[in-house]
Amino acid sequence: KEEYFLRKAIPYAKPKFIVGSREDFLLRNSALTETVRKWYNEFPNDKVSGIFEFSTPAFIVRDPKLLKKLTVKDFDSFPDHRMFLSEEADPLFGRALFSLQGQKWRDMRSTLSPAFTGSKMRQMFELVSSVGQQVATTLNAQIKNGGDSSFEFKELARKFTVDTIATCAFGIEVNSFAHPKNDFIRISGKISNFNSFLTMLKFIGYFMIPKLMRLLKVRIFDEETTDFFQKAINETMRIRERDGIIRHDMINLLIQAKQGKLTHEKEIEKKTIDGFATVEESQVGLSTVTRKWTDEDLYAQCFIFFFAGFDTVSTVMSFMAYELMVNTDAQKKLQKEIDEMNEVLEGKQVNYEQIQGMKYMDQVVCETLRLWPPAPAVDRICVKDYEMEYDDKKYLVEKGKVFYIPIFGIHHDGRYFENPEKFDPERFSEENRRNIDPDTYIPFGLGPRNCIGSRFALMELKTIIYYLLLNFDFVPTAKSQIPLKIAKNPTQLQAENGIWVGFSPRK
Ligand code: HEM
Repeated sequence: KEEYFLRKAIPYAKPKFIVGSREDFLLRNSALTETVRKWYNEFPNDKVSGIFEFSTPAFIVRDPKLLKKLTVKDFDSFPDHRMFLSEEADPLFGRALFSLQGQKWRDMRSTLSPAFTGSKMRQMFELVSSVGQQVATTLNAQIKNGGDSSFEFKELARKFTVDTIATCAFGIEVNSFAHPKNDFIRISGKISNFNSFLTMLKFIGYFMIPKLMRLLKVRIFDEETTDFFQKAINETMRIRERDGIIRHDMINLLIQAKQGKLTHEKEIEKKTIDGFATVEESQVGLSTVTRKWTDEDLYAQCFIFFFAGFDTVSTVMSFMAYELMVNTDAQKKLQKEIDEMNEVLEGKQVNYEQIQGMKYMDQVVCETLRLWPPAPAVDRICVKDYEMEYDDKKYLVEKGKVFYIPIFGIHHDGRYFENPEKFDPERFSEENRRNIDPDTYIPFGLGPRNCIGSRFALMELKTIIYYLLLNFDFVPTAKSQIPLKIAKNPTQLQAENGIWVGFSPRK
């Protein structure tokens, strides 16, 4: 099998017996971030290198300019993610935007993209901000009544990201703090646990024998999960349509999409308003669609908003809390900005523009996403034979081959970010951000297949942190692991002992 890269004269990581370059999957001996770092650093002078996923060769593209060419200019050759699960094998995951391929993906992306513009975020802001206020009020009361003031932040963040996505994507107000055993929390625990042995085996199966796995319809998520989403959405849509209820949330947007009424407004979204890390929608997402969607197609999108939305955001939020807890200067500076905003408000609630206008907040969020991108690598699959060309090299990438975008490796490359392991929000100050090459800062991916939810994610991150830091100082506790160690989890970015943060009420 090594012949594959030898013939193309591409350097590659020597494959190990059976597992190739993915022993982390079987032995769980490396964090995903460290695996990506290793792939990225192994051949520092080459733009492209090779790995083996079990016996299948895959490319690691290290060069930001080449990545841009492949994902933007030559998008037609690499439009899709590798499809693990087909629609038949897993109706929720298989039909969701992330998994869709070809024309169906294009149509779904254009259908959904009007739901994620800055103006839609503005409408949805109140839903997010009321979760933020509710969290701060509940925690304040709990701590004042002598309750625990030390929290595992990821677990805490899961509660409010689930609450946010439940209200925004499903139209259901959950309040996981008052009702910690609710169905959304239970299901979120189930679907975020990719690290169980059985799930890992299923993944390995989809790597090694994808056709057989699809034929056997091996599901990653069980039927209870599928039924749960269908029921939740069905019920909400039924009540909405019956009673003519209009609420500014994603269900409402999906009902409009189903009726073909959701279209792009003639508004030009300004990236700067919604945060430096925001990714722009391409022409693919901006085109008009006439395809009619089934209810099942729409359930799957709500599911992916839930799935893509709560774990990524709660991971970033917990790493951000850690960084602020140990970098007290940054925490104080951010609190100063928050306090100043609070004073200007004179008791009124903060709004979307005001949150987005907070400069240091944006710097802190950007730097957390650089240092701790919750998606350390993403893939693209080649859909038609492609001639790869760079420097003086030319070779064929055959249809079906996969390449990786090593986001974590690029973000930690000292050529692009000086002293890359340091948490330093000043990199993103108005003056310094001009020196950042945008092709090297890609927490939300790149090209037409980038993250559709970047605005939503940034709004949520900032709003919740606003309310938390307005009310509390983040302080280390006996359980806090400092410095932080990353768990040897081959699928997700996760802290080894969790992220324990003490909440000290502010005067
Ligand atoms: C900080 C939080 C988040 C990060 C860092 C993140 C990152 C990413 C990345 C890297 C991708 C793949 C992009 C590529 O392949 O180029 C992606 C795709 C996606 N994300 Fe996010 N994401 C976040 C939050 C969200 C939220 C809140 C939602 C929805 C509400 C969301 C929905 C999606 C969807 C649907 C896709 C698939 C898009 C497609 O295939 O067309 N994400 N995200």
